[in-house]
Amino acid sequence: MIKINSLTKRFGDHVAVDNLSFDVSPGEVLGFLGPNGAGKSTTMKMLTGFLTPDGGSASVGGFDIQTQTLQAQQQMGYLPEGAPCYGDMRVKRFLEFIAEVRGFSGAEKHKRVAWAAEQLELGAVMSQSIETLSKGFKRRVGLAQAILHDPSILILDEPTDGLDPNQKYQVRKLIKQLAEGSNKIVVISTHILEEVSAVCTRAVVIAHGRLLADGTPEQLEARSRYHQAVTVALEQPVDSQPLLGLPGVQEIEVRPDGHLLTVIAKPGEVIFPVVGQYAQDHAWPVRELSVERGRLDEVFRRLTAEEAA
Ligand SMILES: Nc1ncnc2c1ncn2[C@@H]1O[C@H](COP(=O)(O)OP(=O)(O)OP(=O)(O)O)[C@@H](O)[C@H]1O
Repeated sequence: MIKINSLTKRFGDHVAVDNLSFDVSPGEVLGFLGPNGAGKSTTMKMLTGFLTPDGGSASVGGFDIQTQTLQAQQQMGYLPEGAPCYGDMRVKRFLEFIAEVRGFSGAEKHKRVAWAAEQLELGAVMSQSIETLSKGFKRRVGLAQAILHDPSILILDEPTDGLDPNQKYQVRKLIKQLAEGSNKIVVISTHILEEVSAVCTRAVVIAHGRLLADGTPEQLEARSRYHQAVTVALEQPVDSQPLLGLPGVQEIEVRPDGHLLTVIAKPGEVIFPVVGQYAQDHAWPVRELSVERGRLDEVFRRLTAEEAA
C-alpha cells in the first residue's frame, strides 16, 4: 500500500507539489499524468526518499518514508527520469553492483542479474559501458536495476521514454506481467495517454502539483465530450444536419471530405440506436458505424487547460 497524505514541496517561492493526497492499493497499475512541470518527478522523488517533503507525509508498505526510509526503500524499485549514473561502468558490472547493494551475493546475485537482463533483453550489451549505450538501452538498464530485487512496489518515471515502438510494447507487456496476479503496485508517470489505456488500472492527473482527477481509464474517458459519440464512416457525403433534431444529439462534426461524421451525444445520453435507425431509414451508404468510449487526450487537455485558466 502507498499512502500519500498532503504531500508538499517548495523550491524557493515555487510550490512544485501542493497538498497532494492519494493512496495506491496492491494490484493497481497507477498512471501518474500531468503536463511538463506538473510535479510528477518531484512526487516520485519524495515517495522514494530522495527528496525531503516540506509538508505532509508518505508511507510505503506501512513504512514512513521519512522516519523509516531504508525499510520503505527495500519495498521499492525506482526508475528515476533520465539515464543511470555510473556511465563508465559496464552494464553487467552495474547490475551486479545494484544486486550487491540490494543484499545479494554469490549464485543468487548472478541469478538476479541474469533474470533482469533477460526481461529487458540486455544480452547483447552486457559488456558495454553505460555511457556508450543508446538512449533506449540506457532506459532498459534503468528498468533492469529497478526490478532486479523483485520489489512489491515499482515507481517508474516515464519508463518508455526514448524506447522504439517494439521496446515500448515489450516494456508495457513486462509492466502488465509484473502487476498481474502478483498484488504488486506499479506507479508510472507518463505523457503517453495510450499507455494509460494499455497498462493502467487507474489514473491520477495533476497540474501545478495539485490533484485534478482520479479514476479508472474508463471513468476518465466517460468525462470526454466524445463519450457515447457515434462515428459514421460513409462511402459518400450525406446531409447530416437533420441529425441535430434527434433526441440526445448535441453536435455533429464532419470531416472536410464529408466521409466521416462524429455525432456527439448530450451528457448521459445513448444515441447509437437513433443514429443507426436514421442512417438506415435514409439509406445512407454506411461503411462503418461505431460508438466511442471517449478520448483521454481530450479529457487531459481540458482538465489541464481549466487548471491553467
Ligand atoms: N531541484 C529543483 N529546483 C528548483 N525547481 C525545481 C527542482 N526540481 C523541480 N523543480 C520545479 O518543480 C516543478 C515540478 O517539476 P517536476 O520535474 O516534478 O515536473 P514533472 O511533472 O515531472 O515534469 P516533466 O513531465 O516535464 O518531467 C517544475 O516547475 C520544476 O521546474
